Amino acid sequence: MRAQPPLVDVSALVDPHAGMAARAAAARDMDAAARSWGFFYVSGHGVDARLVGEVERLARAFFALDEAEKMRIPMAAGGTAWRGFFPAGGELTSGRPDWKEGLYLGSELPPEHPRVRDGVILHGPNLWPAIPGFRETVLAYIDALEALGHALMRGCALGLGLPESYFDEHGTHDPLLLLRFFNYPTRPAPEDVPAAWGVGEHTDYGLLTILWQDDVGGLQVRKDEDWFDAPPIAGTFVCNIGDMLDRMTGGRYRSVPHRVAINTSGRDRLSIPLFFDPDFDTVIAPVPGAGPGQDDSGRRWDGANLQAFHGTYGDYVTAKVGKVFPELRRSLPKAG
Ligand SMILES: O=C(O)CCC(=O)C(=O)O
Ligand SMILES: [Fe+2]
Repeated sequence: MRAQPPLVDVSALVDPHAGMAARAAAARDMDAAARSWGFFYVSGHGVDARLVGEVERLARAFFALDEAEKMRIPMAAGGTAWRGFFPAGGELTSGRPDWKEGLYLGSELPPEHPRVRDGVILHGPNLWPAIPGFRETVLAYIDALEALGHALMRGCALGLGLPESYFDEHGTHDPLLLLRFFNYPTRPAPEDVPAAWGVGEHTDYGLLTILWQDDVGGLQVRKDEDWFDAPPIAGTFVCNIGDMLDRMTGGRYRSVPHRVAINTSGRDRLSIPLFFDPDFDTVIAPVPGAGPGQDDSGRRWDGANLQAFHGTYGDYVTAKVGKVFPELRRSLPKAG
């Protein structure tokens, strides 16, 4: 069998009554995976299977709506909050259209929230489809995954030899949470959409991505110079390190390129990533003992030297966002 990212049982990190030895053992497994693959599956995550099942059902119900119905909540209506639906071919990763459709969601912030009032990107209310129970279930899921994200960050801290609460005190106390529903159609792209991938090669921007995927498969992960499948494993999430955790650890934890193949399975593929990212105003700084970090521009998809980045998470993500959605860029406040 070809290699694939390792499976880590994180139950000791999730369970507040687990002993220190068990927590340290789980943290060690995560640490090894984060250094070598930058990707791992998590089991023992404590997220209620019924809640996950409900979210899957609602996501499928949404994508099954007519295109016109889905387009009642287009991303253009979400503005700088970056919420709403985009049709297949509407998102560009690595400069080419992806053959997927998506619904962008996130923490629900009211219009009077100071950051929403100030038009800070990625902050705002969601655009909800008219499907009964959708809002309550999605918000409950975001809460559950936030709790898991905090548990995994405690594991990262332990694995790095830091106090368990390190990240809570350095950027994740009030994390930026974005949730996406993706549907990778099995119908081929029309000739005028030059899609080569479900999602083109990229890395994720933030700290951790916690991905639920159905049983179709198609996610691929780069390790060294090779590509490996990250096939579905029922009852698990796929977790990967984002650019900010790579930067904060001086490259010890790897934000590795990944992509999704065009879906030719005969069934649509559903995936649901939750991005657990630092608070917007967090100045991204190396953790104690991280060392300077090596220039990594040669191995990165975007040719950038991540280890040279100085600024807040907001600075980082603002520069990235406009590249993926050219339309949104026009509505972005000018950076810098
Ligand atoms: O759909 C997937 O399996 C991966 C999606 C992904 O990489 C992303 O949204 O950043
Ligand atoms: Fe990704």
